[in-house]
Amino acid sequence: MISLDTALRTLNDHIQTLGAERVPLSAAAGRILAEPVTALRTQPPFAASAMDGYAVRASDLGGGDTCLTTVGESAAGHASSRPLGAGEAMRISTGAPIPSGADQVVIQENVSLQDDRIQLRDRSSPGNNIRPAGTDFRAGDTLLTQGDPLTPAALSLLASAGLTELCLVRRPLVAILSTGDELVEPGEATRPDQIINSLAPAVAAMVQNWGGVPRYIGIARDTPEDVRNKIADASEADILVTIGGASVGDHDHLRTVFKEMGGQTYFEKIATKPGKPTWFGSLGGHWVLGLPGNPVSAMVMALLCLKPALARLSGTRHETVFVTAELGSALPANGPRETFVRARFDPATGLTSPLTNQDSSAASALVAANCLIRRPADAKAAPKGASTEIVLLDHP
Ligand SMILES: Nc1nc2c(c(=O)[nH]1)N[C@H]1C(S)=C(S)[C@@H](COP(=O)(O)OP(=O)(O)OC[C@H]3O[C@@H](n4cnc5c(N)ncnc54)[C@H](O)[C@@H]3O)O[C@H]1N2
Ligand code: MOO
Repeated sequence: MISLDTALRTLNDHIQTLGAERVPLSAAAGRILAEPVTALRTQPPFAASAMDGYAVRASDLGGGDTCLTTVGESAAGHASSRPLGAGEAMRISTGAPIPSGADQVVIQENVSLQDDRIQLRDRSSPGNNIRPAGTDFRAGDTLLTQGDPLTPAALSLLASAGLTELCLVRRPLVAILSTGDELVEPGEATRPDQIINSLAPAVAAMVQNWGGVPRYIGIARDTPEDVRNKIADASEADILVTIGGASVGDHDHLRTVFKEMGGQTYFEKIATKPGKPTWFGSLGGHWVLGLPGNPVSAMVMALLCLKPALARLSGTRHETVFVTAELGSALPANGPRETFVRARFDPATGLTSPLTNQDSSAASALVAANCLIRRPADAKAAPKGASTEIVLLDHP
């Protein structure tokens, strides 16, 4: 068995970033850039007013009352071509181009209007309330680089820089394969000895949230033939995620068939609780991540291993973030596996309390949890109030 750290390093070492594709900016939200992006425009493209008021010449303002003649208007989208002469002021709106000759904007609250003249009391302050051209960025500036995610703010930046199409890393196509004779698809009739395939929708949702394209293959029944056929159905995928059949049961054909088909295994057990039977390999040019069948084990290991694997395929990195919290109740000494305890963190008190049900099949406890406490392998018993590491669960 290897540690989670070693397993994550192995995933990182084997998985390579997928190729690139051109995508319209309008469809790029949440995706990852495959190459740096350079601004095609300067923003703002002209010196612009930051306020509604009057464009003036700073040299006309003496500090006391000043009287200026108003000449025309520069409105947003309607620049004035008239230069501003000495003793003149031009009406201007926020975002409108500063007329030539002007070098200050006086806000309208500080101005009183008298016919075609304005009276104002303002200090001479060249540049006041003016955004010089290129305050945000200039044409040719590198705005974002390879591996950067396209957040809403990043999309706004690139749209203002004149980009309409981007070179993005292809979204990973993730095949999802459930295994086991006991499974029935949601909505289908169940015999008394059957349960519902509840993990396939969970893994598909995670893949979707983490930037992949889920493709559900179905349930491989407990025969070598069906397992072989279903694995073959996933050959187009970048990564195949299998659910169940990871352990040592008599009816678990998955690992044997995978090896017979030429699959290569890079690790086959991780020293974590839950999630010990998690395995990873490759077959015919795509990667295979095997999650255990127990629902909590599968979902916790998807968070800890599949999320970073998808980030790596997408050309970025995901590191699970641990924060320090205080234990709301004592924890016993830990065994030899690094353990992720389902728990509730209370932001009001800063206390994190383990939930009672720690069974790795109990999905209800994972839904009730808002964090996992990380207990290192062989950790000593920890009293209430001891500091501990937690990972917050971002249930969407
Ligand atoms: N003798 C041993 N037995 C077990 C060991 C071991 O080391 N020695 N490991 C245990 C651990 S830890 C886990 S976790 C489980 C995982 O086993 P598998 O990955 O082989 O999963 P299955 O046996 O196929 O199923 C386990 C459990 O999960 C249910 N299941 C499976 N698929 C789904 C699904 N898609 N949706 C919902 N539930 C699912 C399945 O019915 C079983 O109840 O093995 C221990 N055993
Ligand atoms: O490690 Mo298994 O994933 O506890 O039930």
